[in-house]
Amino acid sequence: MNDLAEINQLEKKVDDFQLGPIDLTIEAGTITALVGTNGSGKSTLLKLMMNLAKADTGNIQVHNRFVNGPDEGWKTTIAYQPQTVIGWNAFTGSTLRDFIAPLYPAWDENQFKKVVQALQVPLNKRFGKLSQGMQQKLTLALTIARNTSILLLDEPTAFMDIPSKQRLMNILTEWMESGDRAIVISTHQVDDIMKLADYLCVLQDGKWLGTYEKETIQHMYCKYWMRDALPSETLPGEVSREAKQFITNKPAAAEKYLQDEQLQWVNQQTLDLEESLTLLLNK
Ligand SMILES: Nc1ncnc2c1ncn2[C@@H]1O[C@H](COP(=O)(O)OP(=O)(O)OP(=O)(O)O)[C@@H](O)[C@H]1O
Repeated sequence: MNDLAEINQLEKKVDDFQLGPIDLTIEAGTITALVGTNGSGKSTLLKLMMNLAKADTGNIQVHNRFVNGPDEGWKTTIAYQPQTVIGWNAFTGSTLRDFIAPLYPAWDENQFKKVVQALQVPLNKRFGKLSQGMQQKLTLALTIARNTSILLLDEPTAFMDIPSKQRLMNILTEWMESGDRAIVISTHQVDDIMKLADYLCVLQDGKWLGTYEKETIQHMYCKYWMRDALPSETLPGEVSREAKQFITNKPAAAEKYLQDEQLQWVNQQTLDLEESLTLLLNK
């Protein structure tokens, strides 16, 4: 069994916000990016996975245990980095390490030191005195070193400088090398997705649009520049048009249509990931 976590028909209402229903399987050896507009429910989904919020319907299993069930053994198999941590400001990195390490039986001190060194985190400063980016780096070091099989990261690179982002990518790629771990990462950074993600779980205003292989989204839309004027009727798979250009999600069918109608195009290009995600989320 390669499934580390399983989400079934999960729904959660917060005031007038409705998340789901969502189905998601987290397989060993995969990185899943949660992507979506602001307020689309990415952080809420991660909190639900950690049982920090209660689902209204559906369920979540981590290592075959329901996260809201009596057996809490799953908690040592999953590490979560929230967007913000509360209550750490008065403590230095060293003290936080001394609090957290004993809670995780598999704590990897070498890994902790490696992340601290790679991201140049000062352990002797109080958390509250660190910059936002530095706080993020320390939190990451304290999360990754828990040596769990699942990592949940909520926008880990949001405040990080460019070289540190690159170092973090390398750390996470190395962390995945054993093949029996998985990462779920919420991010707005296309670079993170390009470098890390195998799957994209796409959310829009709480609605789950689907979970796609990255390559599928990279090949989802194709743009055509026409020599001739576009016909007035909608082209196969047409998602937008402007003057003599159009974008389709059914390029083969659109090309056949154009050929049948003897309409010529002068150029054609697959949209890049950022453009495709923009279209998908604007639908
Ligand atoms: N504690 C809370 N109380 C009330 N509403 C909340 C709470 N937490 C989240 N929400 C609402 O739930 C919705 C989803 O928020 P969430 O933080 O999960 O989105 P997100 O996709 O992570 O957003 P962002 O990309 O901006 O971080 C929003 O409408 C938000 O206002």
